[in-house]
Amino acid sequence: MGFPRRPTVVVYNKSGNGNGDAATSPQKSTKTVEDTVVFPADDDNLCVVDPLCGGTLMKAQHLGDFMKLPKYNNPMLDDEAYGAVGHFIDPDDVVPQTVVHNINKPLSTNLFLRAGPRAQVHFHPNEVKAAIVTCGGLCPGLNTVIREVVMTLWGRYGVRKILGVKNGYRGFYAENLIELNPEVVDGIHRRGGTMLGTSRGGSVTAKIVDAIEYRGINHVYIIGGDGTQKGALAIHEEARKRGIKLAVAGIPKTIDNDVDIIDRSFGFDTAVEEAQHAINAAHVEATSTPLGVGLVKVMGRHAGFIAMHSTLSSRDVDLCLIPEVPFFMDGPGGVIEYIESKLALNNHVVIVIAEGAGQEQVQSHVSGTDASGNKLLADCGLWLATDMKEKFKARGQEICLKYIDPTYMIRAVPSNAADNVYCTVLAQAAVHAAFAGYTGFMVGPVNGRHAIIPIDVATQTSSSVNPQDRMWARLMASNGQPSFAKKGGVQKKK
Ligand SMILES: Nc1ncnc2c1ncn2[C@@H]1O[C@H](COP(=O)(O)OP(=O)(O)O)[C@@H](O)[C@H]1O
Ligand SMILES: O=P(O)(O)OC[C@H]1O[C@](O)(COP(=O)(O)O)[C@@H](O)[C@@H]1O
Ligand SMILES: [Mg+2]
Repeated sequence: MGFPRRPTVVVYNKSGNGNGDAATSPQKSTKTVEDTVVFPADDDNLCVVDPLCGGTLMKAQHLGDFMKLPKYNNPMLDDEAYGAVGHFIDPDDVVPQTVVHNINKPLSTNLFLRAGPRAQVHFHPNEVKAAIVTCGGLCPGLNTVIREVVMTLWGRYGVRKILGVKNGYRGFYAENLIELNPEVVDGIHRRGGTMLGTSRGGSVTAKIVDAIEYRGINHVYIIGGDGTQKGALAIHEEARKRGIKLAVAGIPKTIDNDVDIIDRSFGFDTAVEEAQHAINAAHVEATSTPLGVGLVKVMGRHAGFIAMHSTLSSRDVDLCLIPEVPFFMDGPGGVIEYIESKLALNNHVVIVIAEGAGQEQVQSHVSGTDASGNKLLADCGLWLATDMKEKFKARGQEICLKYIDPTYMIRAVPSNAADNVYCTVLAQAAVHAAFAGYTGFMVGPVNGRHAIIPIDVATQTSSSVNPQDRMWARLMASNGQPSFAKKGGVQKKK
């Protein structure tokens, strides 16, 4: 069953009647989603609820929500790739957040606007001055996204003023911007890292928006993770307060894959593939010596996705330790006992640990945060290596442990084929949505279809491995590792 076209929508202000009961005072409108123009009483974000198809539409803000906008035909109407075949998106098409439903229960899910080019846009190409910035840690695919944003702005929409912000948020006000065009970005996708540079910290919203205003920038493409997207939201809110016509487009980036709502983040696939080299080496080392232990530490501050997927794809990993699943070392049912049993059986064992795992057990002098406010973590891999060696020695067993830390190697490489395709779709979707007048949004795949997601919705929570989810069960089924549930391991399902 398809969604009906052009539903009547009900627009309401989240603050509702002041009692938090938003749905009791809706302002009815018969306009389509993109035509809807509402001037809210306060600065609270808008949502659109109760479309005919059911569910709750989490509508990204539109510049038309708070200013009068001109309308233009999309320059791509004459484009061979789009116009000729009519690939424009019905502005009322939506993507549901959950696709698995029970036939005995009412259908209830969040809906996001479908990403893609609109026939009508609210920026004239000559008027657009775009800026692109990359923030936070590196991730495979950053250069591909930069290239595709430039190519789409330049080639499909005819924009000629495109600027690159150097070294993250602080580059808006502390560095000269660089001009970007197809020649400058030619071939950059073959290199790892970001041609613009990146940094942590420095997201002083007022200074950034001052610089944006001063330079006459009206599109910003902000490529970064959860922290970056919070910064993008702050920029959007400040621009809105100042009444600036500024489209703030977020493109989610994080090697840890911890951005909520989207299926996965770009570069993750490449990172998992890259981690295989380290795991293979650990396996070769471990199987080439008596009582061989191969230990690999991968990134994953609060989310163990890289460790989980690397383990699942490798099949040589006996034990995967992630931040979301507590474990204990000693006594019956503990890690040491499990490793001992594996060594007795196979004479070798391979372990993958995510950098945020077991932090509460690590004795360390590391404290404080990085420049972005992220908690600094102790090296759990080194701790585990030392702890295991000591404990086996005390039992009269000399294990031969090789510790491999490929941390930066898995994120400093160029993106693989699948990630390159993904980056292309993301970048194009961001440009289409900005031209269509959306702002304060992030683009990304939701159940395989690209959507426009309000940043405030996307940054409410971070994504992490759910040990009750079937993926973790699949891992345990695949390598047979225990749950370490005895001493307060995996929490009981509520
Ligand atoms: N809550 C926040 N509000 C505004 N800016 C933030 C916030 N958290 C992080 N930032 C900024 O976003 C940028 C990247 O954040 P960081 O956490 O390092 O990486 P990531 O975006 O990949 O999570 C930094 O410049 C940082 O100052
Ligand atoms: O040493 P750096 O550059 O701060 O990066 C290390 C951190 O970056 C991460 O890859 C996450 O980076 P982001 O928050 O930028 O996505 C973590 O896994 C890791 O702790
Ligand atoms: Mg982050």
